[in-house]
Amino acid sequence: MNQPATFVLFVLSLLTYLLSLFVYRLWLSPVAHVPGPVLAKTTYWYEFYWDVVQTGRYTFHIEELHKQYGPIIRLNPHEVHINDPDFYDEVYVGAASGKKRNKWAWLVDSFGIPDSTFSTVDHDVHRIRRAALNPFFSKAKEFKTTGEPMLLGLAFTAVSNDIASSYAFDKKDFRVDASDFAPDFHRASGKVAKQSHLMKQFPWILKLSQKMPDRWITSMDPDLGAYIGLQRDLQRQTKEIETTYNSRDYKPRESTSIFHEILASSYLPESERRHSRLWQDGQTILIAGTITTASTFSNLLFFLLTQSETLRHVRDELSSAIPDEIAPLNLTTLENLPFLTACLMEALRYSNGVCTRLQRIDPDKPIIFHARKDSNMTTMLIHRNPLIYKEPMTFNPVHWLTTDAAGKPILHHKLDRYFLPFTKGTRACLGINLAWAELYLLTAMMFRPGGYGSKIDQREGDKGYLGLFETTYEKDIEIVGDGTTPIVREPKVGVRVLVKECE
Ligand code: HEM
Repeated sequence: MNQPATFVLFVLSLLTYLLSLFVYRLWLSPVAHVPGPVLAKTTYWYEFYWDVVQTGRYTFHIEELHKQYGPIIRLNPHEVHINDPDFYDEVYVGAASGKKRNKWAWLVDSFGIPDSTFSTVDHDVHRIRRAALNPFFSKAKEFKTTGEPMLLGLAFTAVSNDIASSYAFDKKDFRVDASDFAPDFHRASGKVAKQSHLMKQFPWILKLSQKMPDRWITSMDPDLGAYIGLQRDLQRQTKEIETTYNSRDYKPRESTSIFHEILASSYLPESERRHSRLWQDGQTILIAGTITTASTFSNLLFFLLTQSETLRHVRDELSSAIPDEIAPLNLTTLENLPFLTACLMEALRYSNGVCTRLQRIDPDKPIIFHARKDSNMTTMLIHRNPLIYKEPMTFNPVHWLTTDAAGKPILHHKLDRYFLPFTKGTRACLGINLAWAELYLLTAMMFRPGGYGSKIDQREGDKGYLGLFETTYEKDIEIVGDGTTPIVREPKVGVRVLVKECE
């Protein structure tokens, strides 16, 4: 056959394929009956436009699509999204239900850690990997008044990162000790957020970059370079642990980190203890455990410093429960403070640490996605639902409170089933207890007697007071995009405060 004829045949075959795909996706696919825009039903470019070109705006657009098409809609050729808060428990089932839930490789492959517990697609493999990590997460700086703004957004990232990395890697060079809070992790994770949707659409970019030298990637794309740099650093740290563990001088229990324990564990099969998998779990723990907690705390601090009545209430409660300025903080005491707990719940609801749609697939069905069976939901849309939360865009701890017969605030628990920052089921957050503990302890350390107040709330014995510095709701708090974690307009340094002497 001559060349022009071959070309015509190729074009005709391609057109026939595309037309068949269009017809299949629009009319014949198992989810064909689920309403949605034709472009979303037939191509992934619709999602690409809203997620990548519009930098994570699909989540917000999905809200609009639900208004137009109803509670169950098609997001792309395969994915169904449900906007029915009462259906949440059906999708995000726990182990006791006996039902299985796989994740979708389309999303989880976008982080370049396919063998981590977080990115594990298969339900059964996930159970094995998760069981090895579970035991480590079961319940079980002084600020100087220098006149310089304190980069609290970076400080929170530093604290949560230090906690996660000492837990995971027994790391002892702490970011909080650095004068600038060693901001590279904060920046790299901000970049991960911005790029996650692009990597979802084109996972080969990440796979190819992982094989390239650092300076090549950084010169082509500094953001991607920062992410790959982070991955290489984690690979190095994991390798160090493995080398120490395998050395002749290693004394068990000398270093205790999740990975030392995992290497010693007879529970995980040898294949699951390989280096190429372990560092990927290290990344999950570090990223999942850092930016989520830090952004929750930034939100909390912003609202406490802009709502003087709320801060006064928190400080009153803390000073009644722990009047002694130097008494060690007791987590159980803090957990029993209703107003403080309501503030933390509100910060978790408002900050939406993971704000993207989280797919769950029932592997026992032949169809990948099938409306009302294997689907996904977006917690942020539930957390902002005005039918559940009165004035959802207002930070208001009263969402969670009522009063007892004596007029004291108590938690009412009526909205607990719609409180989903850590999602639910077998794939729910592994670090829930750690995150809660960090939030309670950090808040109490900051605002307890002998701590810090605000300009309006200065008390005897305070070390000083905090005032926001060049920090605004629009710039530092408002979620303007979904990059799996929230995207804010100015993520570079986050919330800043001035620490001042009491007046
Ligand atoms: C406010 C803080 C936090 C929030 C809002 C949060 C939220 C979440 C959510 C929603 C998921 C599920 C993601 C999915 O379905 O794909 C998740 C998973 C996970 N989180 Fe958290 N998280 C927080 C803190 C932490 C901390 C402190 C750690 C540990 C240091 C941690 C470790 C993990 C891990 C390892 C997973 C994957 C679990 C699995 O796939 O089995 N998280 N987190």
